[in-house]
Formats: sequence, C-alpha cells, structure tokens
Amino acid sequence: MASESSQKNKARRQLKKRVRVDSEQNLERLDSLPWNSSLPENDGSNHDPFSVFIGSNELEGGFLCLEEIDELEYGLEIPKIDVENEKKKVKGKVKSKKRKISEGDEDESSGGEADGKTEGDEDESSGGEADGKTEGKAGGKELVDEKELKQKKEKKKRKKKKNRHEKNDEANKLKENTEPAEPLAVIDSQDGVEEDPVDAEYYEWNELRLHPLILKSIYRLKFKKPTPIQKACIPAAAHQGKDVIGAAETGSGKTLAFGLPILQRLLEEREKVERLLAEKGEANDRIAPDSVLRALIVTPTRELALQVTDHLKEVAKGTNVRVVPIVGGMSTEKQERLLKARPEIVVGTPGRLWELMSGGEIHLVELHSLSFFVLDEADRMIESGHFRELQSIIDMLPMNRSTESQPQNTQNCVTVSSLQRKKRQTFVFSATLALSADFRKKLKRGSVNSRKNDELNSFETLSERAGMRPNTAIIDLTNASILANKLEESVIECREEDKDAYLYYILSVHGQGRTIVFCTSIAALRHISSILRTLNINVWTLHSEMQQRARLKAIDRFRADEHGILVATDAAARGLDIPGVRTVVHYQLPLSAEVYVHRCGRTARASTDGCSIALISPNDASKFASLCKSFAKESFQRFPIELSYMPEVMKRLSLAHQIDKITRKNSQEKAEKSWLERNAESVELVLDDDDSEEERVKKYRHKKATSSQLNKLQQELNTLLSRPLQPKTFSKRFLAGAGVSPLVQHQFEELAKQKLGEASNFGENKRRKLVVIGQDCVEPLQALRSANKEPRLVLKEIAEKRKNVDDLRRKRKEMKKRLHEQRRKQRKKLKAGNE
Ligand SMILES: Nc1ncnc2c1ncn2[C@@H]1O[C@H](COP(=O)(O)OP(=O)(O)OP(=O)(O)O)[C@@H](O)[C@H]1O
Repeated sequence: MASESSQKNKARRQLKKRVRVDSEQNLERLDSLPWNSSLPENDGSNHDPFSVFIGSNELEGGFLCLEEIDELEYGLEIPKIDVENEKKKVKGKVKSKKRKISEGDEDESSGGEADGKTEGDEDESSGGEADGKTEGKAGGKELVDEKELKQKKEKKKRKKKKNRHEKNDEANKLKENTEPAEPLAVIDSQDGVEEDPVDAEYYEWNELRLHPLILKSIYRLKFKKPTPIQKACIPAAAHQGKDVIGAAETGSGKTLAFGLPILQRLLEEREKVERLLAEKGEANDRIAPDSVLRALIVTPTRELALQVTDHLKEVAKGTNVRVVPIVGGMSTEKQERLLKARPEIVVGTPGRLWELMSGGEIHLVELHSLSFFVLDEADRMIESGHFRELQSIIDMLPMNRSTESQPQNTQNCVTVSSLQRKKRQTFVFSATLALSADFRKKLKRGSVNSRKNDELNSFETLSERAGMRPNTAIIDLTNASILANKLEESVIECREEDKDAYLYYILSVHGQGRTIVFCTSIAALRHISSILRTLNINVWTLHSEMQQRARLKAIDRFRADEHGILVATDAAARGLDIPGVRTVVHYQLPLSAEVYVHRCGRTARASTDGCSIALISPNDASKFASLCKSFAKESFQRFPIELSYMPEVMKRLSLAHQIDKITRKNSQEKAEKSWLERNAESVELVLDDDDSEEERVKKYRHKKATSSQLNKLQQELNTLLSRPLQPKTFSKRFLAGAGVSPLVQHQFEELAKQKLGEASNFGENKRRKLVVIGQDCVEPLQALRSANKEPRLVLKEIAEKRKNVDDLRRKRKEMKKRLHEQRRKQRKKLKAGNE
C-alpha cells in the first residue's frame, strides 16, 4: 500500500515538473511573438523630466502593458490575453491529468473519513510523505490533525468554488453587455476545461493587447476578429511605435488599422498620467483633458472624412477621446466652433484644413504635440488638385526629429500631452498604393526613402516631408490583382447607344440589393438618371457639383434603401462604405486602373461578395485594353444576357429617349427664356415680342404638337411600364423561373391591383386569386455565377476589334479625303469650263 502511494506521489511530482517546464516554454514563446513592443534603448536624448517617474517606456511613448490596466476600473472583465490563456490551458491540463491519476481516489475521498487513507491524496501540495505518515495510524492526535486538515481543505474548496462563481457571474455580465446573441460555450475537449466564450470568440483581438475600452467597443461592434491588415498594422503601429505604409484591398478595414493604434496610444498616455498622479497622491480631477491636437487624418473626399470620423467615434465611444471632421462644403463658422472644443483627433480634407490653418485657426496650428499624421487614400492625395494644399499642411508640421519642446506643466496642472514628448508617427494607407509601378518597386525594395525620383508630387517626397522615419513598417497585403477577393468581374460588350438599354436590363431584370452606377462625366450622369427616372426607376445621384448637403442626403437615402440605385461620378469611388452594395456598374470605364479598383471596392467589402459589370463599347476598347494590362488579365467573363428580354427593353428605351429629348429641349427653352427675362429685368428693360402674328401662330402650333406628342409617348411608355418586363417568349399563364427583380415585382403588383380593380368592377370574384409567382431573386452575382459557361471576352478579341474599328475609321477618313479631293477637282474643272 505504502509503495503504491509513494509511486503515485512520484508520478505526480514528475508531472508537476513537466507542466512547469511546459508552461515556462509557452511563456517564453509568447514573449518572443512579434507583437511584443520592441522599445528602443534610451539614447539619452530625452530630457523629459517626467521620464524619471515613467521609466524607460516613456522614451517611445510609454506603452503600457495590458496587465497594468485594472479591468475592474472599466466595469468589464476583459478576456485574458494570450499569456493568461496559455496559463489557464496549462492549469487545465494539470487538472485533467491529476484527475486522471487520482480517479477513484477522489471518489474515495467522499468516504475518506471512514478509512483515513485518502486525506494525503487530496492534500497533494503538502507532499506525499504525509500520506506515509498518516498511513496506518489511528491514534487520537493524528485523528484530530486529520480532522483539522480536512476542515481546512473544505474551507479552501468552498472559497475556490465561491471565487469561481463570482468569476462566472462577471463573465456572464460581460457576455450580456457585449454578446447578447447565442453565447457559445466552448469546451476544450482535451482537458475538459470550460473556456470563456468571449475569450474564445475574440481570441485574436486579445492577442493584439489593445486597451480594455477599445476591446469593449470591438465586442459591441461584434467584430469577431481583426482583419489581416489590422492584425499586421496594430503591433507595429501601436506597440512598436513605427510609421506604417499599408496597402490592402478595398473594404478590408484599413480605417481601424490606423485608427486603433491612435486610440491605443492616447488611452495609454492618459492611463499613465492617472497612474503618475495616483502615485504622487494627487487627485485625478487635476488631469486636464488633452487640449492639443494629437492626430491629424487627411482624406481626399468629404464623404470619406465624415465616414472615417463616424467610424472612429464609434470605436472611441466611452473613451472620452473626441473626433471631429473638418471638410469643405459646410459652414466654416460651425467647424471653427467644433475646433474650439479642442478635439484630440481631426479628420479632414486638404482644402478646408489648409483654409483654416492658413487663417491661423489655433487648434490646427499648435502642432507641437501632434503624435499622428495620417494620409488615407494616399495615392489620390498626391494627384493634382490636392497636392498643393497637402504640401502646405505638411510644411506646417514640426520637424519630426527630436523632442523639440519642453513639456508644459501649466499652473501645476498636468496635461496628458505634456507627458508625451515623443516622435510623431506617420501612417499612409490605400488600396491601390501598390498599383503604381514606381511604388511597387519601392515596396519590393522595402524602402520608400531612397531618393531616386525627384518629382515633386511623388509619394516619396510626400512621405519624406511628412517626417516618415527610415524603419517604417511596409505592409502590402494586396493580392496580384489588387481587387477584393470575393469580387466577380464581368463585362457587357455593346454599342455606345445601347448602353442605356443594357443598364436598364441589369437594373430591372437583376436589380437586387444596392447598385452603384459609375460614370466619368457629370453629363453622362445626368443623362442616365433622367432616362432611368423616365422609366420609373428611382435613382439617387452624387457628383462633385452638388451641394454638400445634397450629397450627404443622397448617400443617406441610398443607404436607407435596400434596393437603392446610386448614379455617381468618381467622387463616390473612394472609401464610401455602404453595406449591402451588391453590384457596381461601370457605365463608362474609368480613366485609370486605380479608380477602377476603388469603384469595384464599393462592393465585396468586409469579406462579403459582390459583382462588377463594365459596359464596353468600341470607344472604350483602348481603355479596356490598358485596364487588362494593369491587372495582367487575359480575359473577362461576359455578363449573361437573356436576349429574349431585349426587344421589350429596346422598345421602352426608344420611348424613354424620345420623351427625354423633348423634355430636355422644353426645359432648355424655358431656361433660356427665363434667362433672357431675368437679364432684361435686371437692367429694367421690357422685352418686346417682335414675332409676327404668323410666327406666333406657328410657334403655338409647334408647342401644341410637341406637347401632344409628348403625351402620346408618355402614355405609350406608361402602358409598357404597367406590364412587367417579360421575355419575348413569355407565357402569361405560367409565370415562373427566371426570377423577379424588385422593379418587376412592383410591376406585377401594380398589374395585380389593376386586374383586381377590373375584376371587382365587374363583380368577378373568381379573378381575385391573381398571384405573383417566381419571386426568387436572381441578382447579378447569382446570374454571373450560374452562367459560368458563358464565353469569356478575351483580350485578344478586344485588340482585334479595336484594330478593326481603327481600320474602319482610317478607311472612312481616307474615303472622306478622297471624296473631298474629287469634289474639289470637279469644282475646279467646272470653274475652268465656265471660264
Ligand atoms: N475586424 C473587423 N471585422 C469585421 N468588420 C470590420 C472589421 N474592421 C472593419 N470592419 C468593417 O469593414 C468595413 C470596411 O472597413 P473600412 O472602410 O475601414 O475599409 P477600407 O479598407 O478602408 O476600405 P476602402 O479601401 O474602400 O476605403 C466597415 O464597414 C467596417 O466597419
């Protein structure tokens, strides 16, 4: 018996030793993971008096370890960081192994009092010898000792149990607050230890060691795990304090990839001040809120600036960090008022930012404590139209070399910024950074600071001017095509004049989900929106000539409509984040591959899928060819067209075009007339109607004829539109199969109402059961996927067609020239004959 017990004890001791080694190895491994902050050595250049209190961390931003932050202070139990997890797992393993070893023993322990043998087994911590000693002894003292020991152990057990319950309660509370839906209990099948569901679900976030308040926001937003660009950027930017150049596909979460490190540092710094004051025994209310600008984020468009602001505000909820947008098209006074509140983060467009900066706006020019300078959609920023203002803004930034100014400790009040005299971090992000051949080379070299290109508006110059440091982390996660992974691209070849018909076809036969139709010119946008409205399709428009308020309204309305259609110029191509955009139509091809990528990026965002359809006419051939070349593509899938729909589509389009032409002419005439009248009025002239009676009658007749023609056309179109769009072979008796888009469904419903109306007029109750069937949605993406046998448009074909078109044009030109020459000769002959 004794030998059995000592064997058990030996086994236990060995196991303990192994577990300790395992756990140490695990901790070592975790310590060596790349996200550990690799803080530079103190080079002695930091003269910040506060560094005495802060320690070496202060040198590079004073990053706090997560462990230093008291979770309870924030009213939440933060899922443990990886180290904790590992420890927990190790403990679990020990437990389960112990359990295996002492199986039976524990059972015995319930009846331990009877034989007194198992006491020592349970009290494994006291060592195996105790067992040996108690073994076989039944003396009174020993019994008393055993009883005491047992009581102690039970007390300990009860305490442990209580603690466990309390912990579970807290975890449950957090789950309720953050993850109300389907809490997932994960059981580690290997060691039988129950893992915290939040722990398991947000495991990857925990590894990034973000501030508890940021994690709380992330749980609230239900972002289960960081996206690859976030995973790559956060350790470098937030924990290693590096500058970052980041390129990743559209919709991949780049905003938070730079936004979270900013928040992290601001919160860490606040924590540090609080801690310092607490150490010095001073009250927290003496901490002044940050009254200086800490992060300046520049975006190329107003919508994007507003969107980034909203996104950051959402994550910064509950942190007291203020984010403010500064964009053109809105009242300058209002924005100045916003800046008076001295927000820590400002997101703006270069134009308005520079306007306020050059006007001496105090919050924007006091940049000594600026810790972050961010260029979102950086490649767009270096294009003409933005660069000059951006350059001026960059020139206002203080040198990013040393801790140039002394901390302010005004009136004995510690400001957070006064403690943060460290280098400014620069973040440069875009989906298409890697598209430029020049930049691609630099990315490959892993450096952006080699001075080969002296072009003023090069990316290189910009980053250098912005104070980007040599050890910048360059993170390029773009795939070969740069486009989102789940995007399906397709093309429709058609004549220029048929583009409207194909657009109508896509929207009416397949118009599921939100669609954005892109064009390059405002004139084309106006044309399309007018035609579509004539065809009873409700569309929103967005272009740069619109008032800012109208632009935002259009976006809001589009966002609110599940099957909304937005016709936009490239003003909406970058950054716009509207969930549920299923299709992007390129009515006109963009002028560059970058813009094509950004347009396509309005769909297939955040790991969802989507589809892009480009309408290509012979005029677009050369643009299309260069697009293919940029993406090294040899072929494109053709979008499947059910040709039997086309006769009906064409009929409607022809009517819509005629109506549109007449209405445009009318409104143009009206505008011209009112312009003349307005001008005459302004110079106090009375306009004479100098038309003769005959002319006036003629005009009247013409007007009447046009208006009756317009009425006729409109009626005809209305009749067509009141019927669902049907393929030519469509049988009215059986309505099934092809799938019904919202527009067609609406038309069916209208038809049903009409029929019901007729039926009730004639008292025919039998016809009441008019049912619309076949409502399975066939959205463009679905149609595209199910038509994978559709022949692909090969680049060679395009090149051939382009050559044919060019040949034809050349021949026509030559013929014209020949004809012209012939006529000239004839005229010359005639002239000579006459003479
Ligand atoms: N970790 C995450 N998990 C799930 N969704 C996320 C995560 N991070 C961001 N998102 C969401 O993904 C969407 C796209 O994010 P964001 O606008 O930052 O993308 P982007 O890469 O900047 O796109 P673009 O290049 O088009 O500007 C947003 O709706 C955002 O809320």
